[in-house]
Amino acid sequence: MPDSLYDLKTKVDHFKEKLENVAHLSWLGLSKDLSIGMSQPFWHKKSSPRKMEAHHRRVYERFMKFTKVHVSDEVRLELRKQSFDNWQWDDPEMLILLRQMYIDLNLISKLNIDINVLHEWLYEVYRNYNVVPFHNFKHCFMVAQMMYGLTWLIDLPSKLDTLEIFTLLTSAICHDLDHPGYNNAYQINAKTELALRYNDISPLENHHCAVAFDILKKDKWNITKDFTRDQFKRFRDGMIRCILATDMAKHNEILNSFKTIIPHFDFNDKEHKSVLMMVLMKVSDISNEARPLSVAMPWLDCLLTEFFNQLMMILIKVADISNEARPIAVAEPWLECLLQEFFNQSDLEKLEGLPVAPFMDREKVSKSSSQIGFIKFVLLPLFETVGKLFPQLEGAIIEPVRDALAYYTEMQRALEEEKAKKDSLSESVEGDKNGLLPAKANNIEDKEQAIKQSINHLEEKEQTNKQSFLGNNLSLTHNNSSNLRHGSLCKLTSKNSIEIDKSTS
Ligand SMILES: Nc1nc2c(ncn2[C@@H]2O[C@@H]3COP(=O)(O)O[C@H]3[C@H]2O)c(=O)[nH]1
Ligand SMILES: [Zn+2]
Repeated sequence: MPDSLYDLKTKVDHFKEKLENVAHLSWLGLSKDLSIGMSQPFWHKKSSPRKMEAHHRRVYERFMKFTKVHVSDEVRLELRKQSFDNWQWDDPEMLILLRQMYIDLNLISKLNIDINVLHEWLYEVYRNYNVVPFHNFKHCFMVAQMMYGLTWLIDLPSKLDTLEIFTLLTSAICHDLDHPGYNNAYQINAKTELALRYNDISPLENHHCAVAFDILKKDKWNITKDFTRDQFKRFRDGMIRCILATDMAKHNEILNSFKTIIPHFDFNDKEHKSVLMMVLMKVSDISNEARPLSVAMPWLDCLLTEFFNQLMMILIKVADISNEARPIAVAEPWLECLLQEFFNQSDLEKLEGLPVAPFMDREKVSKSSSQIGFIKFVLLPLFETVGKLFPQLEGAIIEPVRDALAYYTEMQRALEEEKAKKDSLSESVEGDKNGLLPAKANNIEDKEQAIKQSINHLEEKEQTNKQSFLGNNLSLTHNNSSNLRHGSLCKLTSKNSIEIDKSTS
């Protein structure tokens, strides 16, 4: 290649790389292109908002490099906590942490998974998450991390078999694959190809699950390739059930059904011998092969299977919407991402003349109003129900959510107070307009002058109010957060502590 051509090519590559590096700015709303993915289906390769290949390659290379280093005990322990801070880790590091979850739960050894296939599969999953504000790879990581933390907290390995634990973790990782950043309501109202394909029935969740199994079709990504036919069937049924359960349209149905089944399964009641016996019989079935129980007592096996199926669905739901159980420094950026995605959708719906949900409308929603309703009516009822079965959840995720509710209630009160002040100031100006100016302002110039003074006064007041509200917010975030929100954020001593222990590298 001639030198001049080579120079030109290098410049173009350099420019391309620069462009890729600022792609994330669209997350912050700094650049907005509503046409992205709209003229063609979003899953079409060319119009997909996925990160570009060069960036992917760099992630792949770093991920592969990290697979040769040892994840320190400090990080492995941190990874089990509900306070885990994803914002400290980049994508290749998160891939390594996902890999570590499979290792530490003994899934690799017990299910005979080829570790190299696991690497390739994880990377392919990563590539199939889109660059959208909320439903992206980091969200997939956080849901998987919460599921992993819960697995240790409620000691799932003593209740579920290995294949079920594998199914739960894998479902969490795959549950939002190829999410376009526009929800089911949009898909249905806009009559997208997804809504048409799935007849308006959970179009997104059906799609996430279909993409997951599409990835598993290829040998090099098939982490289930050594499963028996029965194992694969149980895994597939479980994945479909778990991923479809994340459709919030099914929330009440799933929660109510779970509530009716709970009284029969009390893990805390030591006298509840029948359940303990059933659980013991079930987990003795480590090999995931034919169950002795199903031969001895088929009806009991059915009952138990139904219960554990429902438990798995509830657990993935808990993990999916658990951001508010995290420390504020972790949770608040997630809320901003979610609202950004909501606003992107409602902006587009307004543009296309489609119905707009009030909770997504930037004119109608605030951080506090959004969270108060969500926590009161969705999060707490779900968490408290599961808490009845597993009291360990109280301190770990229920209490933090109650703190979050107090935090947002306080934020809402401050907002309303400011609004009331503003309204009363506006009223005084309105009064003037209605001829209630001081008696001396009886000619036109005097009246104009008085109105101008009132407006100046109002503007000054508004400025002070704005500052005090910002101050309020800041103090809520920085000072009161430790009172209102649970436990301080556990920062790792070294961000890259993946590399802390390189003894085996
Ligand atoms: N308001 C609010 N909604 C949430 C929060 N976390 C999850 N959700 C909603 O719960 C939904 C769960 O399913 P989706 O991922 O489709 O979309 C999610 C959001 O719409 C939260 O912290 N606040
Ligand atoms: Zn999700």
